[in-house]
Amino acid sequence: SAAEWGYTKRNGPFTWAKNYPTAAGIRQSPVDIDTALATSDSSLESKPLRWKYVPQNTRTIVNSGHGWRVDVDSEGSELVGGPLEGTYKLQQFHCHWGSSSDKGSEHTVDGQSYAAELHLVHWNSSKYADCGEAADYPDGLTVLGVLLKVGAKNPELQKVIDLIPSISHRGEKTEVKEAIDPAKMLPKTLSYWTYLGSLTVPPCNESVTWILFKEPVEVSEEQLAAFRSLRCYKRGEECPCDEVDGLLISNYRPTLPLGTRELRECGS
Ligand SMILES: COc1ccc(C[C@H]2SC(=S)NC2=O)c(OC)c1
Ligand SMILES: [Zn+2]
Repeated sequence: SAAEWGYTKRNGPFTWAKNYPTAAGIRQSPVDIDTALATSDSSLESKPLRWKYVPQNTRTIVNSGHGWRVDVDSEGSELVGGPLEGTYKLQQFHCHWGSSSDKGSEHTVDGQSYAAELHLVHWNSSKYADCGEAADYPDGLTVLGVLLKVGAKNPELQKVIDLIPSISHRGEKTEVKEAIDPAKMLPKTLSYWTYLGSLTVPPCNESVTWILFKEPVEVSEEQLAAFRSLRCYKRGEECPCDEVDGLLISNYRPTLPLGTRELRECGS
């Protein structure tokens, strides 16, 4: 498409609603988590969140032009419990970051941004045939969100970083040879906030049950710098975006109003 969506002034989040009307909906993500508004819910406490991943099923890593994404063979994975009805399977995981580590997460907590945010995207395999179909239904998807803050090098994410040089340009992909265990990228304590929202990139489908862990996980400045070395254009083509030589230095959507949606929490 002519002016594909992106994160620059010309094609960024404030222009998306032109081509993707759902982006202007009332159930959009990300949001600011106003911790004072969160209500604790005994039904969440009574059904602990449980997941099972198969590290060997992490297949390929691709430069989508909007960031890196690790695609997973859903078979053998499952996510149940908490706010969820039925079983969800892992489809892919990816990250959002900013041009400097004072910003970059998509959700904010009491107005505070983190350096980045990891998304593990799951689809409702109890009701739908695949992720694409599930994305069209209000209970179709669940995303586990993990806030990333600057600190120690993250060994599991380092396996992704090591592959970034081979997917430097848009459309490039490579096999993930060394199994990456998504479970190892989750925080130790499993307290979370949950609310009904959307995909944070176009077409911004309002089909996501969000589960955002409260405890941030550490990542190093060098690892964040590696994310920003990805390019948003194809090798051999010139850069369409007006980013400094087409580097993907920032790919987070600013927060949208929670509106009348309920924000629930589980755990302290
Ligand atoms: C059709 O199903 C999907 C599922 C996930 C994504 C990834 C998005 S959604 C999110 S949260 N963060 C992202 O980057 C899709 O992107 C078009 C589409
Ligand atoms: Zn995302």
